[in-house]
Amino acid sequence: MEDQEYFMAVAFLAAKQSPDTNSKVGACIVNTEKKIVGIGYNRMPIGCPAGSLPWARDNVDPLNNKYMYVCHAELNAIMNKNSADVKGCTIYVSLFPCNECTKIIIQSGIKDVIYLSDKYHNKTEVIASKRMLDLAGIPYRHFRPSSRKIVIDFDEIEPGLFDNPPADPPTD
Ligand SMILES: O=c1ccn([C@H]2C[C@H](O)[C@@H](COP(=O)(O)O)O2)c(=O)[nH]1
Ligand SMILES: [Zn+2]
Repeated sequence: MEDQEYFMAVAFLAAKQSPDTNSKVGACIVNTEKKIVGIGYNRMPIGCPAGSLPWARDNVDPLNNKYMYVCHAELNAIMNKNSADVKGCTIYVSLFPCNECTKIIIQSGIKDVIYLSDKYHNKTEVIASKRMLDLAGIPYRHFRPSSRKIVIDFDEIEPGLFDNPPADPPTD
């Protein structure tokens, strides 16, 4: 697997964890040594119990929509970083970053954005993102995967493991 495909696949794997049923978004930050330094997906803030905040999109009252509350994948990836900072890093994102994420990306020193979906390219948030990235001299590149699917096969490393699971160790 190519490096870019691997890092985008990590972003997509993270996205699968998102509780958002409409748009699951993942982000993976990679440093210049090709090491992953942060991963995130869109979710409600830590400590807010599941179900306590709305996942609606178009309620007339904005307080009843998810947008007021959800922490975006890019924000979480940066907050989850396991390095001192993310200066000079590349961020792989499953969806083009919104304007708020773009501000954080720029301010954190990330130098490259690689995205897959640009489904909201007509939205003002994304148009503003591109404007800021252009001004800041941060390139954004569309990633085209070489295949539609990457299969994770838990049986691959030790074929048959799931057919004959090892016995549990004695408890005494
Ligand atoms: O930069 C972004 C933009 C959006 N997200 C998240 C926020 C929401 O959970 C979804 C978008 O929901 P829609 O139902 O598609 O409007 O995506 C993000 O993580 N990063
Ligand atoms: Zn965002």
